Amino acid sequence: MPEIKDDEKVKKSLKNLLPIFAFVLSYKKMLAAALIALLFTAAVSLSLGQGVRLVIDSGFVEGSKAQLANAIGVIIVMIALLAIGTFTRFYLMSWLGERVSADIRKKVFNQLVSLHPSYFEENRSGELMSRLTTDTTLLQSIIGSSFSMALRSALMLVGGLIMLLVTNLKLSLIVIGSVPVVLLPMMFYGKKVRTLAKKSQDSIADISTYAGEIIQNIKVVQSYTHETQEKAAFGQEAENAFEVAKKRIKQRSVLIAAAILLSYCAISVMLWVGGSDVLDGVITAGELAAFVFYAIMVAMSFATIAEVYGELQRAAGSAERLIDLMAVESEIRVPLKLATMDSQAKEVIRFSAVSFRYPSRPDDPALINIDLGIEKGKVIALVGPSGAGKTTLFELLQRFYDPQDGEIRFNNAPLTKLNPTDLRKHMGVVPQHPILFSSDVWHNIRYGRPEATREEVIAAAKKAHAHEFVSMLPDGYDSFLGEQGVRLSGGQKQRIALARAILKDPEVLLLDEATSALDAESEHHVQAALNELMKGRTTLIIAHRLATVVHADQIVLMDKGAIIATGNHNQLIKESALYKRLSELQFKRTNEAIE
Ligand SMILES: Nc1ncnc2c1ncn2[C@@H]1O[C@H](COP(=O)(O)OP(=O)(O)OP(=O)(O)O)[C@@H](O)[C@H]1O
Repeated sequence: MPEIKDDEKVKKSLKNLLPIFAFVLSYKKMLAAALIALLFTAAVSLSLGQGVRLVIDSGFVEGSKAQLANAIGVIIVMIALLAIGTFTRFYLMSWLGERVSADIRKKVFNQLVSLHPSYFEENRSGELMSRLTTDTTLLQSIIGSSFSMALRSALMLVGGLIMLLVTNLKLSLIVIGSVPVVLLPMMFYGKKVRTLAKKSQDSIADISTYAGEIIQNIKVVQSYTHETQEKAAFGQEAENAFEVAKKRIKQRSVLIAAAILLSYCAISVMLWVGGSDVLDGVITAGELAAFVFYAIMVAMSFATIAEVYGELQRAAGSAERLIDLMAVESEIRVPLKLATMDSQAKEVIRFSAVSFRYPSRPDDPALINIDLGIEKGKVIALVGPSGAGKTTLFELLQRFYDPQDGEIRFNNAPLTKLNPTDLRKHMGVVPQHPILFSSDVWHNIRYGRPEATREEVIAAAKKAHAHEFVSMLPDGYDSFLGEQGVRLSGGQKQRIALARAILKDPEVLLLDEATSALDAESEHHVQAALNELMKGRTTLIIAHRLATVVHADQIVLMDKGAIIATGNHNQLIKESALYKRLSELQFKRTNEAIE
């Protein structure tokens, strides 16, 4: 029974390619032209056999040079037609492959950037990247070449078989009888080779993963002086890959030798029988030559289909993964009927009895029964030990997650009744570790408002106290930041992030203060930039510094997901033992500096 199961699986998996053809159908004219070219080249290839017959029968056998020249002329015309047809088919099919894979890539990327963040916690980014690159590339080669190869070979196979039967029935039966003798052992061996090829690919992938990790963490490797161990471990991986490859090339060599031996034996038998018939005058030499031509064509088509079939199966796997990914719906839904925000609302933000558990940790509440109202223009400092839920509060406010209980309102509109994109336009976030993209300063600051003019970018940079150091960079605002670019200090990165937020000019500012100590000058600049940004703006700060806390209108003390006290600094020092302890520990450094 297992074979049947396998068969079912294969049938089912090839079906997965169908949705991909829906993408191809967007280009009906191109597809039709490609198919016409395909039919045309198959027909010309098939009639070449008749050309061969003509050359031999009219040229050689009749001994006429003029006839030979004529026959060769016919062949040249056919070959020219074949070349034109092949050019058209190859160009159009490859064009379709590239076009459709670009469309799929775009669709998958568009889907990815709009998915809810928890999707990315459940799915590793490496895997998603490979869907975007490897899977789409495989589909591109399927549509662009394998599919057309399969179609062409199928046409040639059927056409070739018909021509064989028409040309000579007896010889055809010999050929058809010898096909299983030649192909069965090859298919059996071919399967083994394919399994080993997959193993070989996997071990190469292991090697590159290993090398990638080491290169990425080279400083850790070197500072722990682990070079020797890493070299040995990598060497071992490389040797393993070689061992697998050795087995594979041995099997492949046997396969090639067997293919040559068996197919030439079959051809010899055919030539022997056919040659005898020519000698007996039953068939002409041209017929025999045409026959051999068709026999080779049929064999090659069969081999191509067998090879391409494996590829189609692999592509079906890719298609399934891509279609699954495109079908994922964001858990953060845009409601059909949107609520309208009331810009006059006294409270910009209101949490009412909000409780939340992260989807990946359903038994562990991250926020418990949060009630909090934030009035327009006020500065609210969130403080509390690590893991208290401060960042989670920011995430819910931006509607990266929806709480399981309670309700959050923004300008009096429930968050679940707002389009997250509209909501987020009202907020500016400055994270603790600012994210810079590997692009220039312009792009990085303009991330806050892409349509901003150069003057506006520079004005924002000035307000963020970033202009001075940016102007000193080797290429000024054109300097590349981020992964491959100029290295910026923590304080400088913060100021770029602040400039970005200043440019966005949001209604509400969500600020996660940097915990790492900045030097006095950097601290001064960042603080000045912050003051600029917070001016007259509703601000929520995850506070780590005393200066921030004492200037806040209200301090919200959180612990283990709950709000345990609110008030100003002096009130909380008196009323909350936790706050007193925290301020002694957390703000000690700045405390000492202020005192
Ligand atoms: N994406 C996530 N998935 C599951 N649990 C999470 C996730 N993010 C945070 N948590 C958990 O939720 C709780 C609250 O975390 P949160 O990041 O809000 O704390 P925090 O007060 O901001 O802490 P810190 O000051 O250290 O940043 C913690 O127990 C944390 O482990």
